[in-house]
Amino acid sequence: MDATIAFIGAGNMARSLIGGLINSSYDRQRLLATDPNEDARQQLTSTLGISALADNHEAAGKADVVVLAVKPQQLQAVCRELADTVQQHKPLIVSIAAGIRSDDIDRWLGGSMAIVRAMPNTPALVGSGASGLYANAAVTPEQKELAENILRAVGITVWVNKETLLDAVTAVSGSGPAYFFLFMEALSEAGERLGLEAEDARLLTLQTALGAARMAMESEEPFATLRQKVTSPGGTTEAALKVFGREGCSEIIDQAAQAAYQRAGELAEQLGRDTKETN
Ligand SMILES: NC(=O)C1=CN([C@@H]2O[C@H](COP(=O)(O)OP(=O)(O)OC[C@H]3O[C@@H](n4cnc5c(N)ncnc54)[C@H](OP(=O)(O)O)[C@@H]3O)[C@@H](O)[C@H]2O)C=CC1
Ligand SMILES: O=C(O)[C@@H]1CCC=N1
Repeated sequence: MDATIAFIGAGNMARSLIGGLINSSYDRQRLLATDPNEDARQQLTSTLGISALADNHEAAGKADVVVLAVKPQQLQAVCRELADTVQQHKPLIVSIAAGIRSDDIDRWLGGSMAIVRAMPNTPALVGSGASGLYANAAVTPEQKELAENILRAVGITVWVNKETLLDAVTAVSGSGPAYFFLFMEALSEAGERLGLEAEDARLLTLQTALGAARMAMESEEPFATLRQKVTSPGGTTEAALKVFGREGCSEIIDQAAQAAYQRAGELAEQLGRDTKETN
């Protein structure tokens, strides 16, 4: 039987996970979500057909797995609010918040909690998610399997054995969909400027992104070899790639990933401290 999962916070990422779980035939009756906003709750019930509650305690109290899916800035307050409830029945805690360390979450929840930190991404909605996972010392092998099964229902999973590596996962795959959307946006607009109809430019861009990803996935060749196979000497791709090279495209991507990685560390540093208000 599926575990009962309570999502605390039903924003973009939680809805992607919930939608992906439902698409993978997860029992909807075992999915709960909370959100302070009444419209958001109504939408969850009408579009996803799951129970949406205003009360975090009520949802967490019924759950085998509590997924903390609020923004990092809201996490401390939410954990402190839930501490009494989770200390009573000790559900598995899964935090998807960027940056915030498991030790801080554990302290805010009152201590000795089994915590898996997961870094999913929004393509979970269509079953093509990519998640990094890290378990603290209190997580049992059964709980590890449970967390993995939940995230694997919506895509691929990778365990990391050092917590800071989740910041690298965040920089690559957590934030990564936005980088690819940006690239698709720019390529599609470039196609329009070259005279294509908007809809044609969008379709050609989308299918090219999908085709490149599928081809790379099904191939054993490195990305660089696949790239070289498109690039005829003296041809059109070479002309385009020269511009990428001249403008430092690889360096820009490296700097962007570094910035995401550093930001995760800053969030951990800034928001991991206990605040007076919530003490
Ligand atoms: N978006 C993404 O691609 C990814 C996000 N994440 C992580 O997921 C988490 C959520 O991100 P995202 O979904 O983008 O953010 P959202 O702002 O879309 O979602 C957060 C939700 O939590 C609600 N909320 C606020 N306070 C509470 C509370 N006290 N109790 C219950 N719910 C509350 C918010 O409501 P309201 O808007 O009314 O305040 C909102 O609906 C973050 O920690 C982020 O780091 C991880 C991987 C990828
Ligand atoms: O932008 C963010 O902070 C979150 C974490 C990864 C993707 N979205």
